[in-house]
Amino acid sequence: MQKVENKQPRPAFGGKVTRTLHVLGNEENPRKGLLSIGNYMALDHSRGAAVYLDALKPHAVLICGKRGYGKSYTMGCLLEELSLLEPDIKKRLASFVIDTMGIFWTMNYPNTFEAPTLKSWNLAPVGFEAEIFVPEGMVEAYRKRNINVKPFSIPMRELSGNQWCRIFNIEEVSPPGILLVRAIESLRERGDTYSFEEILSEIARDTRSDEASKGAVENYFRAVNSWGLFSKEGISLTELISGGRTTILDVNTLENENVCAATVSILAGKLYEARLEARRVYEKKLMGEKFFEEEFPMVWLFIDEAHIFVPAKTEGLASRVLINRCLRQGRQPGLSLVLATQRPASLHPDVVSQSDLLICHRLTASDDILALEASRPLYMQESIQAYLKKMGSERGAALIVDDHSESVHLVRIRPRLSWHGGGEPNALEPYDEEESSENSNQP
Ligand SMILES: Nc1ncnc2c1ncn2[C@@H]1O[C@H](COP(=O)(O)OP(=O)(O)OP(=O)(O)O)[C@@H](O)[C@H]1O
Repeated sequence: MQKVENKQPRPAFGGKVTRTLHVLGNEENPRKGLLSIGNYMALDHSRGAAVYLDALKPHAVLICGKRGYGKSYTMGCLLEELSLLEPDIKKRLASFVIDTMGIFWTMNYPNTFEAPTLKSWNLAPVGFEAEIFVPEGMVEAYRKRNINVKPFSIPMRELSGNQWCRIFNIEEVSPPGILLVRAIESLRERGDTYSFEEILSEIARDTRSDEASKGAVENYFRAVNSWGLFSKEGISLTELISGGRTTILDVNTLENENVCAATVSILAGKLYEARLEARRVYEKKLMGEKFFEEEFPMVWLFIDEAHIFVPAKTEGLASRVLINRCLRQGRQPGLSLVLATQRPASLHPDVVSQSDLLICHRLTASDDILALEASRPLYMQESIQAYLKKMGSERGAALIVDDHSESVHLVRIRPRLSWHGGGEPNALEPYDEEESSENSNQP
């Protein structure tokens, strides 16, 4: 961890002001591109110096913790901090959230709910500009709830016959599977985009399948159409992501986990390709070549409920791209990945071992602690369990393991500036009509 003299005054959030700047994730950070995540937590739980994460370099971050102890809250803090970066750095970065719980749209609103807590940290509520995308078929439902959203869709041709089979949970070698693969591959071979209706006609035209298989596959595709996620053309990556923007793709209405995983796989694959190309352009620019098109930004991809996408025991539809591309090779093209899970034991072990920053909130299940323990780096002097015991049961407290500086830190994550949408509802919470009408611009 970098410890240099702190000449610039940095916020200490009401904690200790020290002469050193504590930056996790980059030994050589030149005091730029810093994410203010909170304060050190002393053993007596008093507030220590401010702690920062580096945002100049790409990172693989794993956030874990049992239900309700701050995973999505911490993700929200990181998103806020990326939005607050210096303009010259911010314009080269983009944040992209795959929101499986539908909780990040509230980022647009200030956190007036926790204003007193924020005040005790010398902070004030702030709403951020985040663009929310939802599957095309759900736009109206969101707009009726006064949530401003944009339509998102994936071109039908992005999915192979094999991927469709996995989404529908049918064997590729079963009669409907054989028909489906044949129809999709023949459409894809023609090289053009195709619509839902064109898939149905291709199935009807098939001369080698029986009527029962045709009926079954047709039914599967009619169900797909009702999700409103796929279309002929789809949305381009540059419509979703550009430098300086925060984009939230709310997929919580998709009940089928395989379709969520297929979406993640397609998007993460495209991000990786786009960043590889951007990296080539960057190298050529360094060599003196001139390029006039806008550079595709370095992306921070956030995914909650990561065990759905990179499960421990099976290979999910998104496993390969997330592990092989984003985690193992993402650093070179400049792709950061932030994964969160309540169940480290259900997560592919490579996620733990390949993450360069582990942010661990309270965990109590022994198999989860053991899963982290199995990849515990040698430089950790005590067991994960011992550190977690010191950390206690405070919400928002976290053990951070930084692989760059090979060090371990107990940190209290700062409160959210924007409204947190993931808190537990409280049956006892009073509903004050007067206050509610005063705050009518809040979610
Ligand atoms: N850093 C923090 N500062 C203050 N309060 C916090 C902090 N982190 C979490 N909390 C409190 O804990 C609650 C639960 O946090 P959060 O919604 O992030 O849980 P979670 O771990 O994502 O849970 P789940 O697994 O159910 O999604 C928040 O609503 C907030 O009240």
